[in-house]
Amino acid sequence: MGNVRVIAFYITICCIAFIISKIVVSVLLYRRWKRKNMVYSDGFSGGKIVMFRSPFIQSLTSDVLLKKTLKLSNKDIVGSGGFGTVYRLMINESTAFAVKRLHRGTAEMERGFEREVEAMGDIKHRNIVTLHGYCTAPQYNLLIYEFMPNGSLDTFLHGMNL
Ligand SMILES: Nc1ncnc2c1ncn2[C@@H]1O[C@H](COP(=O)(O)OP(=O)(O)OP(=O)(O)O)[C@@H](O)[C@H]1O
Repeated sequence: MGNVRVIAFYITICCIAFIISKIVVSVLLYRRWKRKNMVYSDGFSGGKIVMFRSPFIQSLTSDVLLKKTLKLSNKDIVGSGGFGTVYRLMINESTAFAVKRLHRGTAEMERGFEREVEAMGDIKHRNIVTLHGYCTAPQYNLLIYEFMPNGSLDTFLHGMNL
């Protein structure tokens, strides 16, 4: 009988230790995620903007970014590709982003979109345009890139298609 009590005691301790370790890991992962991303809720369109933290992004306020993103119009268009339209988002005289507005897909595609952009946010390479963040709203998805002021490589190599 004594043995059974001891075993029950050890099993209980193990279970409690397991649960506590799970909670600690979850809290640490959540804190790491929060440190990496700045999430702005966009009450107006019912969506959210996630900006990956960097010294450059740090200086932006959520208000400025949200207001300017919502104000994008046809006059800001710089090009379009197979997946959507690209706009120039001017923050101030010296700062601009390229915002790609994507066509909406199914719920599974939306989840895939978020997973993929989180992964792309970790890629830093001088030959790959930096993804600074993304926005998901009921009517659209946006990808927020570093703005390349010298136009597309295709136009540079082959000229304008007239
Ligand atoms: N980061 C950027 N900075 C400045 N302009 C951009 C940027 N990204 C895209 N553009 C402009 O928008 C156009 C369309 O770009 P997009 O990435 O949507 O399509 P693509 O790469 O040309 O083709 P596809 O998406 O069909 O493969 C480009 O040709 C370019 O003129």
